[in-house]
Amino acid sequence: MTFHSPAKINLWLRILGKRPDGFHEVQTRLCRLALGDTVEIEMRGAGTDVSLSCSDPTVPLDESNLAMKALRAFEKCTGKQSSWRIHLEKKIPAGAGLGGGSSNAATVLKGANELAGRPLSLEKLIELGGQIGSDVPCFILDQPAADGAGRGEQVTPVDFPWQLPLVLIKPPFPIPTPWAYKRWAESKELPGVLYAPQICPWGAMSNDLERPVYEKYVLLPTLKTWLLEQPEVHAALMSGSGSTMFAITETHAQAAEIAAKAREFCGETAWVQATQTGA
Ligand SMILES: C[C@@](CO)(OP(=O)(O)O)[C@H](O)COP(=O)(O)OP(=O)(O)OC[C@H]1O[C@@H](n2ccc(N)nc2=O)[C@H](O)[C@@H]1O
Ligand SMILES: Nc1ncnc2c1ncn2[C@@H]1O[C@H](COP(=O)(O)OP(=O)(O)O)[C@@H](O)[C@H]1O
Repeated sequence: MTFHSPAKINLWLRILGKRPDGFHEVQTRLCRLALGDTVEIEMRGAGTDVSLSCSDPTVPLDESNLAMKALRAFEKCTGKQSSWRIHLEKKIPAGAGLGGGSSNAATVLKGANELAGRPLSLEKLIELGGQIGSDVPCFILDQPAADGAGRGEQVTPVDFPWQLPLVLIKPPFPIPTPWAYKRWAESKELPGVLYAPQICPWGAMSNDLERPVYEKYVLLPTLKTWLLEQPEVHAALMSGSGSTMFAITETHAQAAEIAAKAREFCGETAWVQATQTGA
């Protein structure tokens, strides 16, 4: 069976403080995007071997792959042994703040559950997802948007009627999520850069991880300032721990226009993709 594994952006990510377990308490709104990976899952029956392949050579194929972690968690929880074939056709760049790995993990949990006759409830899948990563549970819900609390694993579906055209711009460097969170407490705002919430019909957009990330990766605040100077851009923000920046426009034609201008501004090494929320 073949499943769509959507990317996500964070319309807002507020960090409330550090928790005793080393994670940070957050309030975040995660929105699915039309852009996503395709995950093929085949339950082969007898045997226990797992064949995992991926179109992106930079993604690990060992037990550290989040799709593999999801399959192991599923088998451990259900006691169902089988041999499996999983292929990840990647469109979401890895380490981009777009939740690609987390989305794949959620898709494998749901897909394996489907193929095995649905032994696990939605609540159980969400619980398993939370053990794999803070961003996994939001992808278990088949909803266009959800609010995350706690580490981000406590998810509540929200009504999100907007299909917002947007452009994703990912410069050619990944940003390690643990590093970004670790730097948050002592980081400072750069002068002349907008960090304050951007008030939109769909909420007040802000991302507290911009403060640590922008201090080190100065192309990103430069890109945000440039995006906000473009008349077609309604709002612009970094997604998650980055490095992807996204800009929301009124129309898909404007999104295509900004994508072309961004390729010009950032040079050919940047990954640029027009898409929309709601999937
Ligand atoms: C930043 C966000 C925003 O949605 O996404 P991405 O940018 O990764 O897409 C998430 O919080 C990332 O979620 P996820 O990538 O699943 O993180 P996890 O594997 O749970 O945690 C990776 C590491 O990030 C730090 N971490 C993560 C979540 C959190 N609330 N506080 C943290 O301090 C911890 O150091 C943790 O060990
Ligand atoms: N199935 C997967 N797809 C993408 N990345 C994966 C996967 N499994 C493990 N990874 C690793 O997880 C890291 C973060 O992946 P991803 O979730 O795409 O980024 P982010 O957490 O920034 O949104 C990457 O460094 C990548 O090597």
